[in-house]
Amino acid sequence: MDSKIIVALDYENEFDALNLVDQIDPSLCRLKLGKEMFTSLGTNFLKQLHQRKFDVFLDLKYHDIPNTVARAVRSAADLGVWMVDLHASGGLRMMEEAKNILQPYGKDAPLLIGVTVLTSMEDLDLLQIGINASPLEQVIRLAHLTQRAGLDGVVCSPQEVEILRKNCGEKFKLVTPGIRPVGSEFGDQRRVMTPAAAVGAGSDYLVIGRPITQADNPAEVLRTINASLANL
Ligand SMILES: O=C(O)c1cc(=O)[nH]c(=O)n1[C@@H]1O[C@H](COP(=O)(O)O)[C@@H](O)[C@H]1O
Repeated sequence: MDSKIIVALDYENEFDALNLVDQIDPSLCRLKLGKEMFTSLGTNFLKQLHQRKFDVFLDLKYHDIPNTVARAVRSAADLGVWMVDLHASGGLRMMEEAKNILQPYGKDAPLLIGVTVLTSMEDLDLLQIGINASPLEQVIRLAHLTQRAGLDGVVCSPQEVEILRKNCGEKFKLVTPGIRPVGSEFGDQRRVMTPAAAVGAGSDYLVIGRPITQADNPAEVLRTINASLANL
Protein backbone atom coordinates (compact mmCIF):
# COMPACT_ATOMS: atom_id res chain seq x y z
CA MET A 1 0.00 0.00 0.00
CA ASP A 2 1.23 3.49 -0.83
CA SER A 3 -0.51 5.73 1.71
CA LYS A 4 -1.17 9.37 0.90
CA ILE A 5 -0.81 10.27 4.56
CA ILE A 6 2.14 12.16 5.97
CA VAL A 7 1.97 12.25 9.77
CA ALA A 8 3.28 15.53 11.21
CA LEU A 9 5.43 14.36 14.11
CA ASP A 10 4.91 17.47 16.23
CA TYR A 11 5.74 16.15 19.69
CA GLU A 12 7.48 17.76 22.65
CA ASN A 13 9.81 14.84 23.13
CA GLU A 14 11.38 11.86 21.43
CA PHE A 15 9.72 9.31 23.71
CA ASP A 16 6.18 10.29 22.70
CA ALA A 17 7.09 10.48 19.02
CA LEU A 18 8.79 7.08 18.95
CA ASN A 19 5.91 5.59 20.91
CA LEU A 20 3.71 6.27 17.87
CA VAL A 21 6.36 5.49 15.26
CA ASP A 22 7.09 2.11 16.81
CA GLN A 23 3.44 1.09 16.60
CA ILE A 24 3.14 1.71 12.88
CA ASP A 25 4.64 0.46 9.66
CA PRO A 26 6.20 2.58 6.88
CA SER A 27 3.50 1.30 4.53
CA LEU A 28 0.88 3.17 6.63
CA CYS A 29 2.30 6.68 6.22
CA ARG A 30 5.29 8.89 5.67
CA LEU A 31 6.56 11.16 8.46
CA LYS A 32 7.06 14.89 8.60
CA LEU A 33 9.83 16.23 10.80
CA GLY A 34 9.21 19.89 11.45
CA LYS A 35 10.56 22.85 13.36
CA GLU A 36 9.67 21.68 16.87
CA MET A 37 11.38 18.30 16.88
CA PHE A 38 14.19 19.17 14.48
CA THR A 39 15.15 22.14 16.64
CA SER A 40 15.35 20.05 19.79
CA LEU A 41 16.61 16.73 18.43
CA GLY A 42 18.25 17.47 15.08
CA THR A 43 19.70 14.98 12.66
CA ASN A 44 20.08 12.20 15.23
CA PHE A 45 16.33 11.93 15.45
CA LEU A 46 16.00 12.02 11.67
CA LYS A 47 18.44 9.09 11.49
CA GLN A 48 16.24 7.12 13.86
CA LEU A 49 13.29 7.60 11.53
CA HIS A 50 15.38 6.57 8.54
CA GLN A 51 16.64 3.50 10.41
CA ARG A 52 12.99 2.48 10.76
CA LYS A 53 12.65 2.81 6.97
CA PHE A 54 10.26 5.77 6.93
CA ASP A 55 10.29 8.34 4.14
CA VAL A 56 10.78 11.69 5.83
CA PHE A 57 9.55 15.11 4.76
CA LEU A 58 11.93 17.64 6.34
CA ASP A 59 9.63 20.62 6.84
CA LEU A 60 11.80 23.58 7.78
CA LYS A 61 10.18 25.97 5.26
CA TYR A 62 13.38 27.71 4.24
CA HIS A 63 12.98 31.41 3.48
CA ASP A 64 16.16 33.42 3.05
CA ILE A 65 18.46 34.80 0.38
CA PRO A 66 18.94 32.43 -2.60
CA ASN A 67 22.46 31.32 -1.65
CA THR A 68 21.49 30.45 1.92
CA VAL A 69 18.35 28.55 0.95
CA ALA A 70 20.08 26.61 -1.83
CA ARG A 71 22.82 25.49 0.54
CA ALA A 72 20.29 24.47 3.19
CA VAL A 73 18.44 22.43 0.56
CA ARG A 74 21.71 20.74 -0.38
CA SER A 75 22.29 19.86 3.28
CA ALA A 76 18.80 18.34 3.38
CA ALA A 77 19.59 16.28 0.27
CA ASP A 78 22.77 15.03 1.94
CA LEU A 79 20.62 13.80 4.84
CA GLY A 80 18.69 11.61 2.41
CA VAL A 81 15.25 13.07 3.08
CA TRP A 82 12.38 12.22 0.75
CA MET A 83 10.90 15.74 0.60
CA VAL A 84 12.00 19.22 1.65
CA ASP A 85 10.24 22.58 1.45
CA LEU A 86 10.85 26.30 1.18
CA HIS A 87 8.58 29.36 1.16
CA ALA A 88 7.61 30.20 -2.42
CA SER A 89 7.27 33.83 -1.31
CA GLY A 90 11.09 33.87 -1.10
CA GLY A 91 10.90 34.47 -4.84
CA LEU A 92 11.77 32.98 -8.20
CA ARG A 93 15.56 33.32 -7.97
CA MET A 94 15.59 31.73 -4.53
CA MET A 95 13.60 28.76 -5.82
CA GLU A 96 15.69 28.41 -9.00
CA GLU A 97 18.96 28.31 -7.06
CA ALA A 98 17.51 25.70 -4.72
CA LYS A 99 16.41 23.56 -7.67
CA ASN A 100 19.76 23.92 -9.45
CA ILE A 101 21.82 22.86 -6.48
CA LEU A 102 19.98 19.51 -6.49
CA GLN A 103 21.01 18.69 -10.06
CA PRO A 104 24.00 16.48 -9.11
CA TYR A 105 21.71 14.27 -7.01
CA GLY A 106 19.70 13.10 -10.04
CA LYS A 107 17.03 10.60 -9.07
CA ASP A 108 18.20 10.67 -5.45
CA ALA A 109 17.25 14.33 -5.04
CA PRO A 110 14.47 14.97 -2.55
CA LEU A 111 11.17 16.31 -3.83
CA LEU A 112 11.45 20.09 -3.59
CA ILE A 113 8.17 21.74 -2.62
CA GLY A 114 7.14 25.40 -2.32
CA VAL A 115 4.87 26.51 0.51
CA THR A 116 2.26 28.91 -0.90
CA VAL A 117 -0.10 30.46 1.69
CA LEU A 118 -0.09 28.81 5.10
CA THR A 119 -3.32 26.94 5.82
CA SER A 120 -3.70 28.95 9.03
CA MET A 121 -4.15 32.17 7.03
CA GLU A 122 -7.27 33.83 5.66
CA ASP A 123 -8.04 37.12 3.89
CA LEU A 124 -7.38 39.38 6.88
CA ASP A 125 -4.02 37.75 7.65
CA LEU A 126 -2.88 38.44 4.09
CA LEU A 127 -4.16 42.01 4.20
CA GLN A 128 -2.23 42.62 7.43
CA ILE A 129 1.04 41.71 5.69
CA GLY A 130 0.27 43.88 2.69
CA ILE A 131 -1.17 41.27 0.35
CA ASN A 132 -4.40 42.53 -1.13
CA ALA A 133 -5.48 39.21 -2.63
CA SER A 134 -7.57 36.28 -1.44
CA PRO A 135 -5.71 33.18 -0.28
CA LEU A 136 -6.84 31.41 -3.46
CA GLU A 137 -5.47 34.15 -5.73
CA GLN A 138 -2.18 34.23 -3.85
CA VAL A 139 -1.87 30.43 -3.87
CA ILE A 140 -2.41 30.34 -7.64
CA ARG A 141 0.16 33.09 -8.16
CA LEU A 142 2.79 31.32 -6.02
CA ALA A 143 2.03 27.90 -7.50
CA HIS A 144 2.70 29.26 -11.00
CA LEU A 145 5.94 30.81 -9.80
CA THR A 146 6.96 27.55 -8.13
CA GLN A 147 6.27 25.62 -11.31
CA ARG A 148 8.22 28.15 -13.36
CA ALA A 149 11.21 27.60 -11.07
CA GLY A 150 11.03 23.87 -11.83
CA LEU A 151 10.08 22.64 -8.37
CA ASP A 152 8.14 19.42 -7.89
CA GLY A 153 5.01 20.87 -6.32
CA VAL A 154 3.49 23.01 -3.62
CA VAL A 155 2.02 22.95 -0.15
CA CYS A 156 -1.46 24.45 -0.26
CA SER A 157 -4.79 23.93 1.45
CA PRO A 158 -7.05 21.18 0.15
CA GLN A 159 -9.54 23.91 -0.77
CA GLU A 160 -7.22 25.05 -3.58
CA VAL A 161 -6.40 21.62 -4.94
CA GLU A 162 -9.05 21.29 -7.60
CA ILE A 163 -8.16 24.54 -9.31
CA LEU A 164 -4.39 24.00 -8.98
CA ARG A 165 -4.70 20.54 -10.50
CA LYS A 166 -6.35 22.11 -13.56
CA ASN A 167 -3.76 24.92 -13.69
CA CYS A 168 -0.58 22.98 -12.98
CA GLY A 169 -1.22 19.51 -14.42
CA GLU A 170 -1.18 15.95 -13.13
CA LYS A 171 2.49 15.65 -12.28
CA PHE A 172 2.72 18.70 -10.02
CA LYS A 173 2.61 17.44 -6.43
CA LEU A 174 -0.09 18.98 -4.24
CA VAL A 175 0.71 18.50 -0.56
CA THR A 176 -2.11 19.51 1.78
CA PRO A 177 -2.08 20.19 5.50
CA GLY A 178 -5.27 21.63 7.01
CA ILE A 179 -6.80 18.17 7.19
CA ARG A 180 -9.53 17.73 9.76
CA PRO A 181 -11.61 14.54 10.05
CA VAL A 182 -15.27 15.24 10.87
CA GLY A 183 -15.60 16.31 14.51
CA SER A 184 -11.96 17.16 15.15
CA GLU A 185 -10.92 20.61 16.36
CA PHE A 186 -9.68 23.15 13.83
CA GLY A 187 -7.24 24.77 16.29
CA ASP A 188 -5.24 27.42 14.42
CA GLN A 189 -6.08 25.98 10.99
CA ARG A 190 -8.46 27.99 8.79
CA ARG A 191 -8.61 26.53 5.27
CA VAL A 192 -9.50 22.93 6.05
CA MET A 193 -11.14 19.81 4.60
CA THR A 194 -11.78 16.23 5.64
CA PRO A 195 -9.32 13.54 4.50
CA ALA A 196 -11.81 12.03 2.05
CA ALA A 197 -12.73 15.41 0.55
CA ALA A 198 -9.06 16.31 0.12
CA VAL A 199 -8.32 13.05 -1.69
CA GLY A 200 -11.49 13.49 -3.75
CA ALA A 201 -10.32 16.96 -4.78
CA GLY A 202 -7.01 15.48 -5.96
CA SER A 203 -4.46 15.95 -3.17
CA ASP A 204 -1.33 13.84 -3.61
CA TYR A 205 -0.41 13.87 0.07
CA LEU A 206 -2.35 14.75 3.22
CA VAL A 207 -0.30 16.19 6.09
CA ILE A 208 -2.03 15.33 9.35
CA GLY A 209 -0.79 16.25 12.80
CA ARG A 210 -2.94 16.83 15.87
CA PRO A 211 -5.97 14.77 14.80
CA ILE A 212 -3.57 11.81 15.00
CA THR A 213 -0.85 12.83 17.45
CA GLN A 214 -3.21 14.18 20.12
CA ALA A 215 -5.58 11.21 19.95
CA ASP A 216 -5.77 8.68 22.78
CA ASN A 217 -4.69 6.00 20.33
CA PRO A 218 -2.79 7.67 17.46
CA ALA A 219 -1.97 4.43 15.62
CA GLU A 220 -5.63 3.45 15.61
CA VAL A 221 -6.73 6.84 14.25
CA LEU A 222 -4.12 6.56 11.48
CA ARG A 223 -5.43 3.12 10.51
CA THR A 224 -9.00 4.40 10.51
CA ILE A 225 -8.16 7.34 8.24
CA ASN A 226 -6.22 5.07 5.88
CA ALA A 227 -9.18 2.70 5.73
CA SER A 228 -11.55 5.59 4.97
CA LEU A 229 -9.40 6.48 1.96
CA ALA A 230 -8.92 2.96 0.67
CA ASN A 231 -11.78 2.93 -1.82
CA LEU A 232 -11.55 6.48 -3.11
O1 LIG B 1 4.44 22.89 5.40
C1 LIG B 1 3.61 22.38 6.18
O2 LIG B 1 3.69 21.20 6.44
C2 LIG B 1 2.47 23.19 6.61
C3 LIG B 1 2.08 24.21 5.77
C4 LIG B 1 0.86 24.86 5.98
O3 LIG B 1 0.44 25.72 5.20
N1 LIG B 1 0.12 24.50 7.06
C5 LIG B 1 0.52 23.53 7.95
O4 LIG B 1 -0.23 23.25 8.88
N2 LIG B 1 1.73 22.91 7.76
C6 LIG B 1 2.21 21.93 8.75
O5 LIG B 1 1.32 20.82 8.76
C7 LIG B 1 1.11 20.34 10.09
C8 LIG B 1 -0.35 20.42 10.39
O6 LIG B 1 -0.60 19.94 11.67
P1 LIG B 1 -2.05 19.83 12.29
O7 LIG B 1 -2.72 21.16 12.15
O8 LIG B 1 -1.78 19.46 13.71
O9 LIG B 1 -2.77 18.75 11.51
C9 LIG B 1 1.98 21.20 11.01
O10 LIG B 1 3.17 20.47 11.26
C10 LIG B 1 2.30 22.43 10.19
O11 LIG B 1 3.58 22.93 10.47
